[in-house]
Amino acid sequence: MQLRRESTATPAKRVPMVESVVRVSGGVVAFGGRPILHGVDLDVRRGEVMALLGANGSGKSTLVRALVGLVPLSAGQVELFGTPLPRFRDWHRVGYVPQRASAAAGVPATVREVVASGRLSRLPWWRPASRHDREAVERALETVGLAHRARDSVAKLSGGQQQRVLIARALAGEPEVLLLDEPTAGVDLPSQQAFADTLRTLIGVGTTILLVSHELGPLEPLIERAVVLRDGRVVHDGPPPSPVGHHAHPEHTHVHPHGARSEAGWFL
Ligand SMILES: Nc1ncnc2c1ncn2[C@@H]1O[C@H](COP(=O)(O)OP(=O)(O)OP(=O)(O)O)[C@@H](O)[C@H]1O
Repeated sequence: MQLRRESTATPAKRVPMVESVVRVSGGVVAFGGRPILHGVDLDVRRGEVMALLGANGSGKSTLVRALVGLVPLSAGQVELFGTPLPRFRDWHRVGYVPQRASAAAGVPATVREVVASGRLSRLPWWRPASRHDREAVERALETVGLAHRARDSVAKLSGGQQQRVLIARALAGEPEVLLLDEPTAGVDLPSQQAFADTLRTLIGVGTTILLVSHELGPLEPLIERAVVLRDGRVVHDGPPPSPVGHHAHPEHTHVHPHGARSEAGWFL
């Protein structure tokens, strides 16, 4: 009988694979020949909670829009879940909430109807909504604290609540990554707090978050990584820089005519 010999060699050390969820390499965007992003490199990995910060006009929204294919790159490339953007089809894995959008937009829809529309990316036309689809919609409504308003017309809701409807719409698709463009801009402090609770829930279930913001306010404790853009270039990538003086105040307005200055003073 032949005995099987156990290997005494030390097994190779396991290096955890950190999956890239959103990656842009050498990303250049120009509008009408005017460069807005100058060779941006960014890699957001699974489970990361990242804030994209910077002054007005530094290119934050442009970058996020480029990441979801709404703005074409004139050089460089974007990959989502390791697939180059032109070949990416799994849009149900990506939730995007644009900046300053209204959930009402003149459409006489209820809160639940708007949120349910976020499920469409998961529903091929031949399949009717299943129980799981309906549960995902209800869960999304609960996550943003609007289950009790589900039957109301979205037009009746405040700006902050409409923003939450749009977040719920993105959540209804059960995305693995959520890109949020200034979700708390112009939103009062209690709503910012409510949004922070929503974010905490999403982080708890492992959702990767990329959040555009100019001031973190109540979101700050949740952010592990901050990338700061200035004039279309990454000038900081690491722990969130500390806010300075009154700029840290959540009610402080965003417009700074004196422009960006030192790295520490990215709010300026
Ligand atoms: N579609 C467009 N056509 C032409 N210029 C544009 C377009 N979109 C953005 N820009 C310009 O690109 C620059 C960057 O704008 P962007 O909205 O990305 O900045 P931002 O950092 O998100 O600013 P804010 O904090 O004010 O939203 C600005 O100068 C803006 O005017």
